[in-house]
Amino acid sequence: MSEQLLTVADSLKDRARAALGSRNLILVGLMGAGKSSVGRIVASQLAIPFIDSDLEIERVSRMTIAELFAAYGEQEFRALEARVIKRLLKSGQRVVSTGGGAFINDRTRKHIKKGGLSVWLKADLDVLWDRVAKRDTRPLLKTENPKQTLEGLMNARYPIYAQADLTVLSRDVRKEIMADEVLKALIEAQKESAAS
Ligand SMILES: Nc1ncnc2c1ncn2[C@@H]1O[C@H](COP(=O)(O)OP(=O)(O)OP(=O)(O)O)[C@@H](O)[C@H]1O
Ligand SMILES: O=C(O)C1=C[C@@H](O)[C@@H](O)[C@H](O)C1
Ligand SMILES: [Mg+2]
Repeated sequence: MSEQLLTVADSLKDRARAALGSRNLILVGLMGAGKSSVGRIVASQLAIPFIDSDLEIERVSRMTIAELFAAYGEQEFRALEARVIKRLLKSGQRVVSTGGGAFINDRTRKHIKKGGLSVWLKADLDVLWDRVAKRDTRPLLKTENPKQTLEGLMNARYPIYAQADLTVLSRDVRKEIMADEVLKALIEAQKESAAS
């Protein structure tokens, strides 16, 4: 990388870091939007610890998400998810990638709104489907027509994800590019709030 390009990359990280300040950054959006994979890169760029709420739930319960759904049902899973996310948002600055349904739950959404800056990774159906079709670990998609189920979830959930502080379009580009777009969105949002 040329020296000039290195400087541009550094300044993007530094400016995004400054725009975020001491707040948590919380990624929300549907399954396959890239919250976990892009969130991890964003955290490393910002030099802030990363945590994935699905993995944290699996760690504390010593069960997989699929096992939790099967043993206790979705409602219990949501209650546990709300508790875990509330705690994560109070344990020092973090980049938190949430599970796809977290922001849809009223209680969890309140914790997220209060606990930091939320970013919706918004993707269209074909992008999501291409990604989730590769693994069958998602209990909500164990239906006869999972693509149709995913579309139903999009229709029901998109108006709620739209309440996130920022929206970034999750496109079919490399994860590193998506991470840069999240950093750019942080900088833009700060510019807009400074101008208003
Ligand atoms: N920009 C991208 N380009 C290519 N593949 C991607 C991109 N973002 C994510 N993926 C791939 O898509 C799959 C789903 O991504 P990821 O697990 O990050 O989604 P998620 O939003 O965390 O989903 P969930 O809500 O189920 O946890 C993974 O296999 C990941 O490697
Ligand atoms: O969209 C959802 O409701 C979910 C998404 C995953 O991240 C997991 O949290 C779980 O499979 C539920
Ligand atoms: Mg994830």
